[in-house]
Amino acid sequence: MAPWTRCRSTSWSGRSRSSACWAGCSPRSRYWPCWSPSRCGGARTRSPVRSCCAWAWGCVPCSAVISSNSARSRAWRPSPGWRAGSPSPAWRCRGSIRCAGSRRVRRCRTRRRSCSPWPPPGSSWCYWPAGSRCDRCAPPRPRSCCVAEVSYELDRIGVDYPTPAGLVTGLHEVSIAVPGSGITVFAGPSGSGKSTLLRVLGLFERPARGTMRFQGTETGTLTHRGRRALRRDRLGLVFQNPPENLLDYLTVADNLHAAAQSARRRCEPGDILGRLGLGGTGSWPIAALSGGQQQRLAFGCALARGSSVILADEPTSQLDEASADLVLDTLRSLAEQGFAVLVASHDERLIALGTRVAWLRDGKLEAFG
Ligand SMILES: Nc1ncnc2c1ncn2[C@@H]1O[C@H](COP(=O)(O)OP(=O)(O)OP(=O)(O)O)[C@@H](O)[C@H]1O
Repeated sequence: MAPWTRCRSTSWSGRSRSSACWAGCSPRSRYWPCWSPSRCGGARTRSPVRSCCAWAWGCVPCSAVISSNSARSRAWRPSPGWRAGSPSPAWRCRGSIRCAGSRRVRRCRTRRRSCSPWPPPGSSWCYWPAGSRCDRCAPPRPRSCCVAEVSYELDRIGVDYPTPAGLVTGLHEVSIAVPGSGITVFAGPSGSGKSTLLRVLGLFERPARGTMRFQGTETGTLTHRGRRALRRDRLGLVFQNPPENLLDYLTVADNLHAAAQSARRRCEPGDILGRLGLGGTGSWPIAALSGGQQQRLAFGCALARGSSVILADEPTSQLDEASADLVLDTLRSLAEQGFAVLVASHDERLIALGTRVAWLRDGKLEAFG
């Protein structure tokens, strides 16, 4: 077994490997599997993390890589004490190019386990050639390929809540087809089921009855993990309370980075902030933004995640009029950019802004148009 040596890389020293590896490393993970001090520094620092992830997921023992067609991997030498074929931390795989030819490595690549969300974008940390397999580093998908004509198709959706007094029906047989662009407002008095419907659309709530298709995918049969993946990759969520949407211990730009990373993407904060009218605030703490600006940034986070559908629950209800105006501008601009924005609200200005309005009452859809 190869000796574990503390990584001496300046960029990584002091960082625990567990923070670098989201695949979940062993307790030994505070130590890099550096098998040669000369390999542990500068540009090579990425390999231990890759090997850490690959090893943690048990992808390929070193022998497979060394016997692969890659000239570079063949040129590598194992550390003293390492035994060929052992799925030990002394893993040698250094990247997809070097591993080309090994089927087992390809399995690893497909699972994308090695694409650590750390460090932040901009530090060229992707192991995969951009655009081939790694979503995170691929250029943003053109809008045309991710905008569906119909984002949601609901057929007789019903939601029940168990309460001490018996079942309360939150939604009664709601059938609706929501287009894949523009602003759709769910309006109605308090208790009419707006938030319940939004939770169903956001894949948080499993309806008791009926079927729902989201961008062509039947959601009723999805596992919890499948629903989460769909939410992560395609949905942006903005809650009522501005601070709930943001991480207040990060700066504005870091919030955008974190949002992009959660969807395994990269983002250009300056670009997004410019589009939201928040240019120049990248280094500000969240507390320095007004409520309206925070809410705008929350929509920016949805943009950073590459979401094609944005769901917002009463985004203006906690804001004063001037701040609410900023949010309305943002919604208008998102709709113009081709996003499907679905909002639950009883704010009359927001209802007036909607491309279409679905009226709910007592959990029933009264009108849509
Ligand atoms: N967790 C829950 N447990 C029990 N009943 C619930 C729950 N959530 C919602 N309901 C009931 O479902 C119905 C619809 O509630 P919902 O919150 O969706 O309405 P809403 O239109 O969003 O109201 P508001 O504008 O006040 O937020 C209400 O009768 C409510 O009492």
